[in-house]
Amino acid sequence: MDALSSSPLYAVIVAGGSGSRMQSSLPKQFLPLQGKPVLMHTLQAFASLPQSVELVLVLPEVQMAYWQQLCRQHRFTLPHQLVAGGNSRFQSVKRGLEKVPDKALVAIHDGVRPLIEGDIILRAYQLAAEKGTAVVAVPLKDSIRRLQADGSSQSSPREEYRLVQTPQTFRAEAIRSAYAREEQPHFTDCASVAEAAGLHIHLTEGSYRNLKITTPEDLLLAEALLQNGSLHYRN
Ligand SMILES: Nc1ccn([C@@H]2O[C@H](COP(=O)(O)OP(=O)(O)OP(=O)(O)O)[C@@H](O)[C@H]2O)c(=O)n1
Ligand SMILES: C[C@](O)(CO)[C@H](O)COP(=O)(O)O
Repeated sequence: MDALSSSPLYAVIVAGGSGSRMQSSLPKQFLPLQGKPVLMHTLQAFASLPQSVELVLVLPEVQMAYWQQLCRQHRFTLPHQLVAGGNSRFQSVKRGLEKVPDKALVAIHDGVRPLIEGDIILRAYQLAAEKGTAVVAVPLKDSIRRLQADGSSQSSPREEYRLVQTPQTFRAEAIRSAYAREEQPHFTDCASVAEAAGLHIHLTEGSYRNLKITTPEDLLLAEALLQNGSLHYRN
């Protein structure tokens, strides 16, 4: 991991959303998973690496005080900088990146992917140090079909596609300038923003455990996976 020692490592954990698809009274990043908020698992994954990572946590502005109360309640003392998010993931990432120095490698990660594994994070930093970009992705398990304008559908070769996860890791200067070029938050991930700025996106192997808690069944699955820490499949 020599390439990593020359750049400070940062992680921007985006958790500024409202979790509408979860349909819970509390945004999903604060919901309990094995007795502690989802977000604490996510931050802990980055803090547990052998390398030191500076953590930037993007939260909804209205929930800053609530988060600080949760930290006291759970005696959660990992150092992290807090940033108020925007009204889209794009805006939240952009705000988080303002706290990252130019020379850093920055991993941008969804706060609601609490099962990310340390070796995947490290591989992504390593690849980004070498190539400038590293996006975690997995092969598709189901067949896929492309929707047609006439309402029918056509099969597509699934081996040509990957499901994109986070972290998505970049040289900070490059990803910040990619975000600065864009006004319209129509991008669903950072790789698309980087690509629009001309960067080539390099993929690195993710894991099926690294699920994004989006709808209620995802939380049940995360609970089950945490109970069985050894259950995972890698290609
Ligand atoms: N304005 C926003 C919207 C999303 N996110 C974060 O981006 C990640 C992925 O977004 P998603 O799963 O879509 O979260 P929500 O926007 O909260 O969920 P939903 O789309 O169901 O409302 C989450 O960690 C979420 O908190 C963010 O930081 N700021
Ligand atoms: C960034 C992401 O998690 C990669 O899969 C995804 O694009 C986020 O999408 P969402 O609709 O904001 O959850």
